[in-house]
Amino acid sequence: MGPLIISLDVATRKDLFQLLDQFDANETLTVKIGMEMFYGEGPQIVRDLLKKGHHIFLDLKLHDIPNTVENGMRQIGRLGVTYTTVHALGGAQMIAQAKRGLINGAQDAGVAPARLLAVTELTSITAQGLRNEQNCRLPMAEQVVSLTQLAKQAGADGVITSPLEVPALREQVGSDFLYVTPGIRPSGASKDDQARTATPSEAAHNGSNALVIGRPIIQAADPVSAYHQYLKEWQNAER
Ligand SMILES: O=C(O)c1cc(=O)[nH]c(=O)n1[C@@H]1O[C@H](COP(=O)(O)O)[C@@H](O)[C@H]1O
Repeated sequence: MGPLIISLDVATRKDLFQLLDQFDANETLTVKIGMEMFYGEGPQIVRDLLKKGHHIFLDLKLHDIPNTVENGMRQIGRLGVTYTTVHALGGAQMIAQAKRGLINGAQDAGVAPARLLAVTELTSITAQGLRNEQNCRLPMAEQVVSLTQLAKQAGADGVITSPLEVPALREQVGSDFLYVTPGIRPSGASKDDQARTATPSEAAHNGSNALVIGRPIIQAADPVSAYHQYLKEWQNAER
């Protein structure tokens, strides 16, 4: 069973440590740093969190021409994070070069290479949006399977997708690939801007390898107890 990744979607270093300092200092966490924090604070925040012993998912969702992505990934690879992201829609060549950049960056710095996760269809995209805005003629699950096959063949280590598609992915793409799932909401909670959601136990049951949870933890009255509640549900779910 993989980690429950806390998405630290806050604006400043001060907000981030105000949140993290509520956790027991001995508790090793896997935390996601996204564009809001990275654009505001830069790579130093990643280095500081690594020094504290946390595992980092640096989620910058690169999507550009292959050469630009490879060079960006070389910089990310030097940081020593555990996971990072590209958009699968950037294509096979872009994904392959992203992977090469990560490996070369890790070699430059003498650290382990990050696992490359390709975002399939964002969990905020509805079936209607896929059809009417992206003009995609495939149903959601087939489109996600197709992008996942592309990502796997191009050398990614896994995908980011909704937990709803994981059963089809395990069946059609295989279980030797990471399925990391955001869009997690406790039953009855607000979906916010998410569309394709599931509870932690549904995600576990569907075969997710790791969960990404942001607002239900960081906006809770007691983020530490919310985290432990979801962690317990994730760990104890029937698989
Ligand atoms: O790549 C991601 O992590 C991601 C992909 C996706 O399809 N959907 C998605 O929600 N995410 C991220 O997962 C986190 C979910 O946050 P909450 O909706 O607050 O739990 C956010 O930081 C998103 O950027």
